[in-house]
Amino acid sequence: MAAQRVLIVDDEPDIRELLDITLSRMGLETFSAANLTEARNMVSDIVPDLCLTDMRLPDGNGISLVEYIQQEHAHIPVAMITAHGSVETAISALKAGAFDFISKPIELETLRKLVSTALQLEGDISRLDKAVVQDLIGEAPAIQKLRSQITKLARSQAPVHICGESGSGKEVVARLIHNNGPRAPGNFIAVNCGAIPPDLMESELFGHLKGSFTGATSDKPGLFQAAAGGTLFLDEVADLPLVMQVKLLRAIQEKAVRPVGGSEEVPTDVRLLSATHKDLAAEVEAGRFRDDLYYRINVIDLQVPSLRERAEDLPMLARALLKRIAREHGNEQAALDDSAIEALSGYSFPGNVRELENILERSLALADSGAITADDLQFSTMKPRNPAARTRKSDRDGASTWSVEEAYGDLQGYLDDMERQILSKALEESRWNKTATAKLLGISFRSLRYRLKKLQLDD
Ligand SMILES: Nc1ncnc2c1ncn2[C@@H]1O[C@H](COP(=O)(O)OP(=O)(O)OP(=O)(O)O)[C@@H](O)[C@H]1O
Repeated sequence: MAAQRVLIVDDEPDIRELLDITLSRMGLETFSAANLTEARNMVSDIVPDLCLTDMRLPDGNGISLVEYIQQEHAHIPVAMITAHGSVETAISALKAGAFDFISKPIELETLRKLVSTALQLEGDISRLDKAVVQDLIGEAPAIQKLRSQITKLARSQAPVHICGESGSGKEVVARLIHNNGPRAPGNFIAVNCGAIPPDLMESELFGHLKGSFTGATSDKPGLFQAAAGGTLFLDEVADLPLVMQVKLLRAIQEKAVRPVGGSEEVPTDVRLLSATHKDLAAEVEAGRFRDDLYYRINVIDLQVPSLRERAEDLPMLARALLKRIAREHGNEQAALDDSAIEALSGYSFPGNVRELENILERSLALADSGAITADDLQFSTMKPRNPAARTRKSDRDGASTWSVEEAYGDLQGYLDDMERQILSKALEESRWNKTATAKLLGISFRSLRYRLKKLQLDD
């Protein structure tokens, strides 16, 4: 097999030589260019398998080369060589499409790792596309765009922030980025930041040493260590308390964590993905999320559309999900009839795809043999599509609409009563799983716990 080709772009002959020697020893064929113009010509002539470029070049900057390659030869991975500590340059390079960066002085071990990672990426892109199509069902333009972004971002090491409503598929997207990238052999560790009690959070994330607090009976590695070589997915990252945000920022900056009770930092090698259903920029604005951390985790942001925004996908999605659910129950025959598809199409799905899955699962259990009908969906007990109509209330004292007067004299009692009903229904729908209930309601686990306690609904 012909050796893979690497194009080195740097105006300093010493660096070119160092890279040349190191990469040749890895069995690679190297080419070098000393400026942008030469580099652009060589990219077209030799079509390398990888390009390493310096940031500052005599006739322009390396980012424009990244952009050029993105435009003309999007399959060629580019890594940027940056000055030591210049975070901003590294972030701009990642935003422009570089898959990774390496800072000067170049550590040869890091360089070798980066290069082998990049070259592993060379593969059958259509195979990746196929996986992404299977797991991320939908043909709406927003989903097609998301799919091509995932394929591209899978090979990058850039931190990606995924936003979208609860249940819309943010974790599916994160897994696809991991599974289709060079870290796929490593672990994908997902953590719901809203579900970890604040006093345990540091030890969960960074680990602890034996004896560091009551109950720490042995050393325990944290989630950062568990994700080493793989991906750490911080779900509901907006729920991280401010003190933890500072610690997370430090871990990202130093690429190292200090276990609770430890005196030394341990290096970590994780790719960070994060998600929230909140508007993170607004959280920064409101002072609830640190802007320096926001800047670090939001290098690339991905938007997952709500199911309402891609209503055209509903029939296809419903059929595919039903097939998946039915297969898990050993049923190969399940189907939805036209009345069911019509009823589903008229519903707003505040809980998005997860809610659709729940409805299908329940209907499958209720349906007699034969196709699932609109009746089996039991929409009469659920919220209607029209958002204005959502304020209607059907089961308090038999009243079928909101009655402002009922709240007179005891607004709080009235609101508590409503909240109690909402929580009870959500708990029931989530089979009393509190994490799932919090997700369904779009609130953090902590907030749910607080509300259950306040309304004396906790057990
Ligand atoms: N496009 C899709 N195709 C197939 N299944 C999907 C799709 N989007 C979501 N799902 C399914 O819907 C469920 C919810 O998805 P996921 O957990 O990724 O949502 P989320 O946005 O991370 O939710 P949350 O905000 O509550 O954490 C999962 O079972 C997932 O498999």
